[in-house]
Amino acid sequence: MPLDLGWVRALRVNRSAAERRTSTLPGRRSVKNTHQAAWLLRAVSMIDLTTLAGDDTPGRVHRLCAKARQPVRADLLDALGVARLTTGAVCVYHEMIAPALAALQGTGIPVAAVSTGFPAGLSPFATRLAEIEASVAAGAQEIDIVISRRHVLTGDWGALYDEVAAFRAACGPAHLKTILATGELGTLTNVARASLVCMMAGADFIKTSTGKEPVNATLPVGLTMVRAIRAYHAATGHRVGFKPAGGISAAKDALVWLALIKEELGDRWLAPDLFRFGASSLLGDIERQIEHHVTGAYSAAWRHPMG
Ligand SMILES: O=C[C@H](O)COP(=O)(O)O
Repeated sequence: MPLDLGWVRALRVNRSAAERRTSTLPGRRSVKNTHQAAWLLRAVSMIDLTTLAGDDTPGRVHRLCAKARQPVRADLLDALGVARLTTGAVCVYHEMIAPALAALQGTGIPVAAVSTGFPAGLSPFATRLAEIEASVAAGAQEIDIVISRRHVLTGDWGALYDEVAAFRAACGPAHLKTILATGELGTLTNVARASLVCMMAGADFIKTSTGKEPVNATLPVGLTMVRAIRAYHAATGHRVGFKPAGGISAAKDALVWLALIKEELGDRWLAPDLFRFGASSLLGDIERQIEHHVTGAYSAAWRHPMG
């Protein structure tokens, strides 16, 4: 849709209200503890299993893809009556697209590539566009771009809109996820406005963080972004996905994020086409907790955070 500056500037977010609302989430029962194993399996199906390190190798990516194909031990899945489970996607740098595609052949698991000079996004604009085009040509079905934080910090919404619209066009058939790097945007009002501008410019997903900022996915930021998604859906009928990313490594935290989505956006968003966790180290803890459920070793202490 065209940029609606009036709508963008009218948005305001009160940080203490957002903090109050999200502080109650860990004690809520939206994701009921009697069904936690099922919720954890669903969380796995929505993970973008990620490796974004300078020392990534094809071998590491192959091992990551083997986990994406079989994220939870077969005997545990059998015990829970689940025939097949994969992660939502694998997320890598451009140079690792080819090994990821080779390792995922025939699985239907998409490859996502971070792009546009990730994580800072400060390379020349033409280079950033060319990077998207190269990753799409190499077979990435999803492109995780980083926005220029300075456009948000200076309130230049037109520049942000034009940038994301150009990235959208360069993606062609690939899905576009826009990383806001919320830890660098200063205020929740900026997070809400940037979310809205990215959606107006054609983002398929809005994503909190690169995982490289000092502050990554937090619940008040998540609340702000999902409420922007809700408002955008109410006004346009268009559903935009949400991807919290960075520092999410505990199964109990994943359940809190699912509770937030369920309460704010509803069940339709709890599916891989509209929700992903960007995470490099969440799967291990989820698998351990599923094992505890199956073997009955699941502790009362662990249950407590979800009430
Ligand atoms: O997009 C995904 C993030 O880079 C993952 O961050 P993480 O390594 O803190 O899980």
